Amino acid sequence: MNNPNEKSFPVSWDQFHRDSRALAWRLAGIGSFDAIVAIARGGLVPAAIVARELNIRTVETVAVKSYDHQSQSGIKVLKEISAPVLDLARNGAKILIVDDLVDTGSTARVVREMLPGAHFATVYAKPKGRELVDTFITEVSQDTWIFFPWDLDVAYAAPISGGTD
Ligand SMILES: O=P(O)(O)OC[C@H]1O[C@H](OP(=O)(O)OP(=O)(O)O)[C@H](O)[C@@H]1O
Ligand SMILES: O=c1[nH]c(=O)c2nc[nH]c2[nH]1
Ligand SMILES: [Mg+2]
Repeated sequence: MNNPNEKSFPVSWDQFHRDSRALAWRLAGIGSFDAIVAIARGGLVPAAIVARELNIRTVETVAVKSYDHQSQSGIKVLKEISAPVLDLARNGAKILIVDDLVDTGSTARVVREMLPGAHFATVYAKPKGRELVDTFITEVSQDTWIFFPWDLDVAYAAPISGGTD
């Protein structure tokens, strides 16, 4: 957990698309994957971009909730991985798990247990969870809160000097 967060790292749609594409490029260099499991909700957007870039058509979801706003609550699995995709994994298919970020690693730990042989990829990583991720693009410090574009709106920003204009 990292509340209060001292730093903020706002990410635009354009930057998120670029970073997700960079993740796809890195994954393309690692090997091929038969299916993606996106960790909903945050993993849905990068999973769609990676699926498009790597031409992966089988996209499954697992829904995990770990945070209420910026406070970590207990992990809740709201939707399990479907039986056909678990069967694919048992039969040796290469599964790619995608999430937007790893923070404390709680979510990653729970999903990894569901798919022990899968490759785990995130766009961003914080130090506490980094070891649980096989591939990521950008690391930010533990006391940084990442603001994703789907949680942001265009708004007035006060000048750095602290003045009003
Ligand atoms: O490494 P952790 O400490 O577990 O934190 C990372 C998880 O937290 C966020 O999900 P959240 O629970 O907020 O749900 P959401 O994806 O539906 O926004 C984020 O999308 C990751 O899945
Ligand atoms: O939008 C988010 N930004 C974060 O930095 C974070 N960490 C866990 N869950 C998170 N959600
Ligand atoms: Mg999430």
